[in-house]
Amino acid sequence: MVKIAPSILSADFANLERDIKLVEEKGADYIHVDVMDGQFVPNITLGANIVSAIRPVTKLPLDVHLMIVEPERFIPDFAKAGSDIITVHAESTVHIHRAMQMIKNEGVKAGVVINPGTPVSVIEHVLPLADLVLIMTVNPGFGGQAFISECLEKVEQLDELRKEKGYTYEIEIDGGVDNKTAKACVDAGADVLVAGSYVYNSPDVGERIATLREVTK
Ligand SMILES: O=C(CO)[C@H](O)[C@H](O)COP(=O)(O)O
Ligand SMILES: [Co+2]
Repeated sequence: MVKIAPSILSADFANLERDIKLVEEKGADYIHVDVMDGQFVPNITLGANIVSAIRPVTKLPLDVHLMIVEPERFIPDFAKAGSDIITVHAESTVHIHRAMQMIKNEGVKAGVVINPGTPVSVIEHVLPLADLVLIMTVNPGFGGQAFISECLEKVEQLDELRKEKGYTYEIEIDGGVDNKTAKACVDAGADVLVAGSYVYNSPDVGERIATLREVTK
């Protein structure tokens, strides 16, 4: 069954505890945390202090998506804050392999992510290190953008590669996931769907999570 990772980017930041507990009760699998620095992407969100603050409010794994320049500078902080998975953009550092080694050395699961314009070949040599590969289906920076379906070809490639080479990473999709796009993601080979605005911009968050499960059955 597909895993659902609601993104708190679309939660009410004045009521983060309430909104995290709500999706946990309604069957979410991960809590997706979008960290933006105003440089790698044109938006600023939150830092390791917020990850520390939300750590005690949920038992769910914290899936921390770093959209920051030179993430190596902050990996120890996000690990100590209680992240379970830390995902770094191949485009954000010239040392993606080192960044992933740093994450693993902290005892945290290491993810690698690529933007819509970046091919799978760029991350080919770090796939043996990856616990998770995240495919962006929007240009990162904001919630509520339209799904870029051409990116699904990369999900198929990653699914093929793990079958061929015996890699163990989960494939996660982030951006524009809703009741209309979720099925194609799972059909392409995705294991985890991030959904921000679709889940949180509704008075019935439980219904949204249930619908994502229903359409991907
Ligand atoms: O990383 C992100 C944006 O950079 C978010 O996780 C993503 O956009 C989720 O929001 P939505 O589901 O509304 O597209
Ligand atoms: Co994200």
